[in-house]
Amino acid sequence: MEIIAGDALKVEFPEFDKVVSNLPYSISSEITFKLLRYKFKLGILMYQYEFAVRMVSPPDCKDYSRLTVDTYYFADASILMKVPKDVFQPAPEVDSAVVKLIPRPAPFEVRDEAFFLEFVTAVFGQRRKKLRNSILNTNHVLKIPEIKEVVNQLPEDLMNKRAENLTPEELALVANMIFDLKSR
Ligand SMILES: C[S@+](CC[C@H](N)C(=O)[O-])C[C@H]1O[C@@H](n2cnc3c(N)ncnc32)[C@H](O)[C@@H]1O
Repeated sequence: MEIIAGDALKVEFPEFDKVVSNLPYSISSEITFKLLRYKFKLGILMYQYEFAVRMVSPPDCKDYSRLTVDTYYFADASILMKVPKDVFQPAPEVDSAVVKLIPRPAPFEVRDEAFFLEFVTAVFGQRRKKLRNSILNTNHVLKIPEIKEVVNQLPEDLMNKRAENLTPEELALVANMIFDLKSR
């Protein structure tokens, strides 16, 4: 067995097909998305409870977020069990949850992965705004030329919804349309 000592955010991981960890919660997000860049079959990972809930939330809920969409893009995630703080001695401040992660290709097409992930970050930064406005307001990040004309060509019904009300599939559809329009 190979033992790797070092900062998990900095070291290169060897090939693995399963990962089991009680993660340091302060770096849950960074470490999860680093892991998801590797090809593995199964992850059993413990997170802070609220973080785990955001990973698996359905649309139209307050917990539906950039984290939900990014997780769903890379993997099937489910909460196996809640781990209340009082099962630990001494009790920590927060509840935990054990999450099962099964990486798989996204169940929808994404024209450009980097653009899709940037788009999701941008529009969830303004999750309470209609998509039309969140796209216009975050164009300093997305840098889409002729943004007003681009937005006018996107589906009206989706532009009038908020990011938090769009499924990952609908977000991918809009990101793909923008990517195609800006690549013309
Ligand atoms: C088991 S504890 C987690 C406990 C609980 N989930 C929490 O976050 O408070 C996590 C372990 O990861 C280690 N750790 C923290 N940051 C790390 C990093 N960047 N790379 C590798 N190990 C790390 C800590 O030293 C600790 O032993």
